Amino acid sequence: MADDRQGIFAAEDPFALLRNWLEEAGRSEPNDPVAMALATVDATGLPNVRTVLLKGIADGGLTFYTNYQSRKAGELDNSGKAAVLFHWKSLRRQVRARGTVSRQDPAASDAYFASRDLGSRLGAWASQQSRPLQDRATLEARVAEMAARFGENPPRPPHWGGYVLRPDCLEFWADGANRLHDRFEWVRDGDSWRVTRLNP
Ligand SMILES: Cc1cc2nc3c(=O)[nH]c(=O)nc-3n(C[C@H](O)[C@H](O)[C@H](O)COP(=O)(O)O)c2cc1C
Ligand SMILES: Cc1ncc(COP(=O)(O)O)c(CN)c1O
Repeated sequence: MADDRQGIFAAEDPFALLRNWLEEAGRSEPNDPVAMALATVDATGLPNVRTVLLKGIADGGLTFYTNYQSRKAGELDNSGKAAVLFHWKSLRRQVRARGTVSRQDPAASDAYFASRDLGSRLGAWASQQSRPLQDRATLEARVAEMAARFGENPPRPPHWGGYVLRPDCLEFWADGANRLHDRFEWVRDGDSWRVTRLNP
């Protein structure tokens, strides 16, 4: 098969390629170039999707942070599987990745939590993400309570931390004329990757 994977699709591995595309998106997207739709399934197999921010790419994994008691956390912990999707409208490109997911090593979550601004650290303590909330004032009172309790140095809450998605399949898509888009799928094959061009 002729290898016609060139230009914006050229890379040694899919994570290098994703980094290149994220860098370009960082220059052209008005907001949140690292935002990705995170898809999970519930216990009945019904899908769910919401946006999270990609915070790291390392050792074959994509890292994001959330509340471990949220709806998504229940679905992630239960199934151990997830998919993510980036769509950069400014670039007319899309990347998707799917694979297994697990909680991040606690020390790494501690380090990331410590890098967040104080308001966001207190917010992580205050928010019972995905559970019903009486009103905005109740949330603000909880933030004030946490500020009084922890002052300037809140530790990472036990209910908050990272997940690492380890994709075994990623697809890179770029817009083409007449809907004849370019698509390349990377599938993990032991220690390497098999790349296949797909029809648009
Ligand atoms: C641009 C954007 C980025 C977001 N990033 C995060 C994130 O990194 N972590 C997070 O927990 N929620 C994030 N959210 C909120 C989630 O989309 C979602 O509302 C929340 O996590 C609750 O989801 P769940 O009930 O499925 O657990 C973000 C929302 C938007 C629109
Ligand atoms: C609820 C929530 N938690 C975590 C994050 C992750 O980003 P950050 O650490 O930059 O706040 C976001 C980003 N929008 C968020 O909305």
